[in-house]
Amino acid sequence: MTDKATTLILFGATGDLAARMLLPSLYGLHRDGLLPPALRIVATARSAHDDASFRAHAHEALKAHVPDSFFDEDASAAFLERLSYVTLDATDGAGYQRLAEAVGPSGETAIFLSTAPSLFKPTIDNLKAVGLAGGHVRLALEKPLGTDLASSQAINDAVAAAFPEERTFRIDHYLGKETVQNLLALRFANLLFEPVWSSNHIDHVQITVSETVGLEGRDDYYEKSGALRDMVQNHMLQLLALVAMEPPSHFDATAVRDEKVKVLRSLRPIRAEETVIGQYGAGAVGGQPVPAYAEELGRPSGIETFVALKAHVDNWRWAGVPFYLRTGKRLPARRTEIAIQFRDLPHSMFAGRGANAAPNRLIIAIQPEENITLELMAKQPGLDRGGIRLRRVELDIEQADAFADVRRRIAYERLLLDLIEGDPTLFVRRDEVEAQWQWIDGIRAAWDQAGLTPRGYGAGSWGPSAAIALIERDGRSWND
Ligand SMILES: NC(=O)C1=CN([C@@H]2O[C@H](COP(=O)(O)OP(=O)(O)OC[C@H]3O[C@@H](n4cnc5c(N)ncnc54)[C@H](OP(=O)(O)O)[C@@H]3O)[C@@H](O)[C@H]2O)C=CC1
Ligand SMILES: O=C1O[C@H](COP(=O)(O)O)[C@@H](O)[C@H](O)[C@H]1O
Repeated sequence: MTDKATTLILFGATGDLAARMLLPSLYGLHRDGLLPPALRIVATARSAHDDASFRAHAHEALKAHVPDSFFDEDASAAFLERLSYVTLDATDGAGYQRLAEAVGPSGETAIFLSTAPSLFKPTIDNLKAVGLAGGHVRLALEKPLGTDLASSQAINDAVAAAFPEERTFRIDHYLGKETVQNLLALRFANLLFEPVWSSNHIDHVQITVSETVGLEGRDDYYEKSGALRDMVQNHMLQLLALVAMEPPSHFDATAVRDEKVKVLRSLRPIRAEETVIGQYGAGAVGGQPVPAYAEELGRPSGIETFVALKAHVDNWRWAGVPFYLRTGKRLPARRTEIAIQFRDLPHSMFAGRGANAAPNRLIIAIQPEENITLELMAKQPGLDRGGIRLRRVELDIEQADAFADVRRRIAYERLLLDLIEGDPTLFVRRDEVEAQWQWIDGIRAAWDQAGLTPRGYGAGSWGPSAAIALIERDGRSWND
């Protein structure tokens, strides 16, 4: 851990991410007294603003995106006092001297690049030229960090030329989500789970990230990305790594990331037939008719908006345990969850007495609800002559009830605070991101070789029927 930052420079400060997530998160941290009192935020983009007009813009963003119950004009006014603005084209060295002057003789500085990755290299070169790199500066980068291993390495090389790895903070906003961190607590703050956390007791794992939204106007980005690169390469592989990793010796950046990268490097190269891809057609989501992807885009497309796959972690702990991953847009519900399915009982003493015991299941719901549920078998109350009746009961760790007084935070609050305080534990290290890309590149190469193209699915369905067949031919089913 390094010293707390005294200045945060926010590139892309006029963009969508800044308005919806970053400024509201910084406001939330300010309101809760978590920002260093002296922290100044220097915002920058090409749009012409002075400090006053940018503060007015930020004020509008807060009013639009901070929940009413948490928005407070006094706190907002005090927060806006921290902001200043420098107009600058990231590709043009001319503006950077003004940026350096606005920052002044700073102590620790944190820089957040909320801009397109094509701007990363020129930005970094220009920052370096005016002394805004080096030992007192740390750099956070938004996704996408490349579109394949080679482009990711090029970004990482450009970053490494000015910022050492321990000062590079690659964002995966899923790592800022409360229940994702709670997964670490569940696994490593309890004795109960570790002895059964392996192929000896676990039959399979499912990770689902289903979205109801469609293209959302991100045409250029999504057409170059698709579901595999947009969601599996980063968020879903991080979730998989947290489920599958060995217990780290400490909750610190090196120990946690060392364990995650071992999992990512143990992923077995996948065959095309272990994957299903789809693209949504017209349909209805939440009772509302929605157009097909190609119609939203305005032209035909070969990109996948859905992917389901069966992955394997080739190590001793997980031998023979499939990890089924599925994500897609325009599915029936917004739901992110991890389901750990335990094995059948080796022998049920109740079987001959008319009762069936279903295998235990642990459901880690990340959103929209945040809770962890352990499904157990219990006796159904009553006098069952000559037998016993069993029923499935749920042991709930209801985050919402147990911590009703704790505000649910935007994932970026955790990440921005860690950036400002210099703790990289919840950020993605270079070797992780490159291991992720290497595996994803292998899948795309397998698709190309097999000539795989997306199957159609109706918006509002759970994807192509082949995705159901993918798991059902193994005698299992998706947890819908
Ligand atoms: N929005 C989201 O929910 C998410 C976004 N991301 C990623 O975060 C990054 C930012 O996304 P988002 O905010 O949506 O994008 P926007 O297009 O809304 O904003 C881009 C920002 O970059 C600025 N910018 C563009 N070109 C230049 C330039 N040459 N010099 C200086 N500033 C420039 C823009 O301001 P101006 O035009 O005034 O220069 C604007 O502030 C992207 O890489 C995106 O993929 C990742 C996850 C989610
Ligand atoms: O990174 C991305 O994530 C969002 C989903 O994030 P969530 O926090 O709402 O689950 C996804 O919609 C987007 O396509 C992707 O780029």
